This record gives sequence, C-alpha cells and structure tokens, in this order.
Amino acid sequence: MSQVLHALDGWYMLHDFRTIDWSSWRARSKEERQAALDELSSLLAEWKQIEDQNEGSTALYTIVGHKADLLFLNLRPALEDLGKVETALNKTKIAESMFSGYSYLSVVELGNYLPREGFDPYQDPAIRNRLYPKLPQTNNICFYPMNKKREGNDNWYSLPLEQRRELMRAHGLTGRQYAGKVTQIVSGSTGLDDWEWGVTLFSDDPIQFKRIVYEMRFDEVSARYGEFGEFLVGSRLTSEQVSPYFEVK
Ligand code: VOV
Repeated sequence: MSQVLHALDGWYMLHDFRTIDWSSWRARSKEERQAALDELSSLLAEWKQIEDQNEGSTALYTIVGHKADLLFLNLRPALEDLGKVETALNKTKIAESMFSGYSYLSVVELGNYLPREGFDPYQDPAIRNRLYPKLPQTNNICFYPMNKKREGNDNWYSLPLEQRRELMRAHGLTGRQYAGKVTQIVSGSTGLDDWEWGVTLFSDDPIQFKRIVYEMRFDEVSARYGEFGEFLVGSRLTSEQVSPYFEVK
C-alpha cells in the first residue's frame, strides 16, 4: 500500500503582509490620502462581491508587533487569481506608502487520512465548505508556518501510514477541545512556499491561541515532529475601520 496520501486541495491562499510607511503617508496631502482611501475602499468592495459570489474570500487584519502592520488575507480558486489580487493592491495609491513585508502562499487542505471507497469527498457539502471557506469573522487571527521534521529517527515521512494516521487522530482530539473557541484553516505549501503548511487560527479571544498552541506541544505529532516558523498575530480590520486606522494628524 502506498505511504503517500494526497490531501484534498481547496482554494489557493495568500497571506500578504504589509508594513506602512507612515512618514510617506503623512507627507501626502489630505486630498491625496482621501483619494487613496477611496480607491482602497472600492477594491475591498470588489473583493467583497467576489466573496458574496462564493468565488473567493478576503479579510483585512492589523498585525501587532514589528513583523508587519497589515495582513491582506486572500483566498481564490486559482493561483493566477491570487496574483491578480496582489497586483491590483500593488497598483493602488495607498500601496505607494506600504512595503511588502512577508507573504505566504499555500492551498487550503484537508487531510484525507480516512478515504472511503466509492465516495467523492469533493462532492460532500461539509467538505466543500472547508476547502472553499468564507474567512471567519472573528476578531483575532494567528498565523504561522510549520514543517513535519525529517531528522534521523524523527522523520515524519518515514513513519508508516497507520502511525501517522494515529498521531493525527490524537491531534484532532486535542483540537476538538477548542470547538467554539478556535477555528483553523490548515493550508499545504510543500512546493509552494518555504514551509510545508500554513496554520491560520481564528478566535475572538487571543489567549486561546496561546492555550491551543501550548497544549498541542504535548501531542506527539507536535512535540516530536513539529517545527515552527514565525508567529504573526493581529485583529480584524472591518471596511468601516480602514479610514480611522489610516487617519494621521
Ligand atoms: C482548532 C482546532 C484544530 C482541530 C479541530 C484540528 C483538527 C485536525 C484534523 C482532524 C486534522 C487531520 C485531517 C484534516 O482535517 O486535515 C488536522 C490536520 C492538521 N492540523 Fe490540525 N486541528 C486544529 C488546530 C491545529 C493547530 C493549532 C495546528 C498547528 C500545530 C501546532 O502544534 O501548533 C494544526 C496543524 C495541523 C496540520 C499541519 C495538519 C495537516 C497534517 C498532515 O500531516 O496532514 N492544527 N487537524
């Protein structure tokens, strides 16, 4: 039996982190700033329309700490669509007062650890909702990339499928304890970006990010096989909050 189990792949996902050049923004005239904000607001409205037509999803977040100021989180059916979204943002007037800080490209994925014969998971509405999700409207977001280790005796990819399945089952049980507190979008990025997965967590209470990540460190799959990149955490910025956020004296 093959040890390779391909995940179910959904929408492409781009975490597009930006840093604002506040001195350049402040140096622009009031009229120019207003025109830039109006243009951004039209772009966000356009993206909202795409979301309403179930052809993608977009949300904007402010990020706390030096790593970035904003996160434009975009999901689209094709890689080219994501490229267009990124270019459209780059061409806006407001982008002239932003630096591109960090980005992460991945595909929403669902592990297919228990495939059922004669059942096409891509036709299952519950599975489709998770592969092509509308971004949750929670207040807070936490993003980090991760790998499964490939070192000496701790090589995830050398483990028999049965053992990987069991370790993921235990992971799922820990995750389920956070039902109603944290939701996750796990996106695969092997061959697409520098790590193997992007983990995006959503919650109305950021302390839940600390709790779930800490608790999962005790699960063998994380304790023994998990390797983690940088964490970026922030809060949702609704379209009404965009103008006040950019206000300068
Ligand atoms: C918020 C809770 C939560 C829940 C309920 C949950 C459940 C599940 C299930 C049931 C499954 C397997 C099938 C599938 O659905 O994909 C997964 C899969 C996965 N997870 Fe998870 N996970 C959560 C949360 C959750 C967190 C917080 C992390 C980061 C781990 C940590 O230590 O920081 C994570 C990672 C992953 C990854 C990288 C994968 C894919 C691994 C692979 O080898 O395929 N995940 N996950």
